[in-house]
Amino acid sequence: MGLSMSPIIVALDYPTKQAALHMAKQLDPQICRVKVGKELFTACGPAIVEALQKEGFDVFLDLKFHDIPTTTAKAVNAAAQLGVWMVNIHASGGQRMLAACRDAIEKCRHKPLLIAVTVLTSMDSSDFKTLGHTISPEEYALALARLSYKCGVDGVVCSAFEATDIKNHTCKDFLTVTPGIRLKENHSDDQRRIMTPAEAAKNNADYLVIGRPVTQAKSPSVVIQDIVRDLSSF
Ligand SMILES: O=c1ccn([C@@H]2O[C@H](COP(=O)(O)O)[C@@H](O)[C@H]2O)c(=O)[nH]1
Repeated sequence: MGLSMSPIIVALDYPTKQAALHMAKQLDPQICRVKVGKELFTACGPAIVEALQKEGFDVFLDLKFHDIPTTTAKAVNAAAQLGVWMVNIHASGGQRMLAACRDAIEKCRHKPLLIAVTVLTSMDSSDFKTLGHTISPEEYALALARLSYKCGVDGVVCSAFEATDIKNHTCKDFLTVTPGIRLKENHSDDQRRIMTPAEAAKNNADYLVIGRPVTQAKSPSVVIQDIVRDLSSF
């Protein structure tokens, strides 16, 4: 079990256990949590989760499960057995899939937070047009968030732009987990719906997922401290 009450989740997007642990050792589990995504988990398996937990970190297992209800619920159950703090699924898997995952977690002894991904923060309205959608990413994110809330999951991954609207249409305790965080001086990279940490906090984001702005910084711990200072005014 980690020690952090912090809203900061650092995305450890690395190809090896060695690289991920090298970064983790520069971070403080009292100040941030960590996220294990598809690259790191595929390369290292459950051992990386265990190693990060041993270092004192709460782990968000960001594998964005998306499959038929039975398969997804079993994957969520397997994630819960790893003792992770948070796990996620795609909300677009639909009502029965969301409910099956919620039921699976309810039966587990250790219950991670179950979070549903709405619309990836790398997508904007032009991406939506190419998919043939006639509504905006923000409208679709809200619709998926309302469905996720109805199905009893703990919160959603969304962009910080949508966080207030989602809380207004669900409830204030429905968690908003927001990637697409960039400092003023950063490139947006492949992200499209971005906000600074302070803007995101102001817009009711509960957790800020931050990868490259921290992991590619000269001094990751200094960047985290600056972000914590910015956030402390809220
Ligand atoms: O909508 C989403 C869902 C997940 N992510 C993940 O968050 C991090 C963001 O990393 P940055 O380097 O800060 O861009 C990354 O692991 C994504 O897989 C997301 O960006 N958007």
